[in-house]
Amino acid sequence: MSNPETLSLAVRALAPQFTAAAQALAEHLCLPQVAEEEGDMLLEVGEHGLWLRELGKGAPGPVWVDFVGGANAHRRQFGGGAGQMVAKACGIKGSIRPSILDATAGLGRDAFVMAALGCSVTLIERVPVVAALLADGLARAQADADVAAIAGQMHLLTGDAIELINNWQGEPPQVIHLDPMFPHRDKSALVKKEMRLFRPLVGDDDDAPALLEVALALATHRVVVKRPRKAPAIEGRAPSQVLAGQSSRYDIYPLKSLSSR
Ligand SMILES: C[S@@+](CC[C@H](N)C(=O)[O-])C[C@H]1O[C@@H](n2cnc3c(N)ncnc32)[C@H](O)[C@@H]1O
Repeated sequence: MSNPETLSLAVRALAPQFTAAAQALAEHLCLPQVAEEEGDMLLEVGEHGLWLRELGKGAPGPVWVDFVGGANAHRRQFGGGAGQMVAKACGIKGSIRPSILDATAGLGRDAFVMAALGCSVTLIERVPVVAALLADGLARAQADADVAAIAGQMHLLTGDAIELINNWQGEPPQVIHLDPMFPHRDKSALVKKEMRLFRPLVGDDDDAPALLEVALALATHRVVVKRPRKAPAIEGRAPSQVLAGQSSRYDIYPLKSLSSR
C-alpha cells in the first residue's frame, strides 16, 4: 500500500480564482496549501482542473485525468473500444453489456473504455490523491456535452475495495475488473511517467490476493485481472482462461456464462 508520509505533497492554486477550490481540496485531503513551488509533489488547481506534478530537475510533466480530450476523444470519434483487450476480457460483445466493478480504478482509463461501450461501471480507488484526480476528471467529463452520458455511467467510490466489497449492499456486479500495481510494468512513455509519480503514493498493492478472493465471492459472472504479459498470476488462484496481448495479459476467472443472467 501507499507510504505518502515519506513524500512532501501540497495543494496549490495556479491563479487567485482557484484559491477557494484549492483550499477545499487541501482540507479534504488533509494536506497543506502553499503559494509557491515547494516540496516533492504538488496537486495544482487551475484552468485545466486538477493535476499532480513532481517538482525538481528532470521531473516528468503533470498527470491528470482527461476523459474529454486526448486518446479518449479519438476513441469516441472513431468508435474504438470493442476490440480492446479490456472489453474482450470483460465479455463485452454483441448486445452483452455487463455491470462492472473496477475495484482498482487508478486514473479510470480502463473504466472509461467500458463505460464508453455502454456498461455501467462502479469505480473504487483507495488512494485519496488518486481518487481526487479521478473525481476531478469525472466532474469535467460530466460538464462536457459529448462525454456527459459516458461519465454518467461511471460511479466513483473512495475507499479500500476489500472493505467495500465485504460490505457490499444491493445488486452485485456481474464482472469485477482488477488491475493492481505490479513492480515491473509497461515501459511506454505515458505509463512510465504516471508510474514514477504514482509508485510512491500507491505502493505495490501487495494485498491483491485478498482482493481477488473477495472479488470472486461477490461477482456473479466473472473476475478479470490485468497483469504485465510475463508476470505470474495473482498468488493463490490459477485463472481458467488467459487473454494475452503484446505487453499485458488478462487472467480470467469465469463464474457463469455472461449470456445468462
Ligand atoms: C495500476 S493502477 C490501475 C490503473 C487503471 N486500470 C487505469 O486504467 O487507470 C492500480 C490502482 O488500484 C488502486 N488499488 C489497488 N488495490 C486497491 C484496493 N484494494 N482498493 C482500492 N483501490 C486499490 C491503487 O491505489 C492504484 O491507483
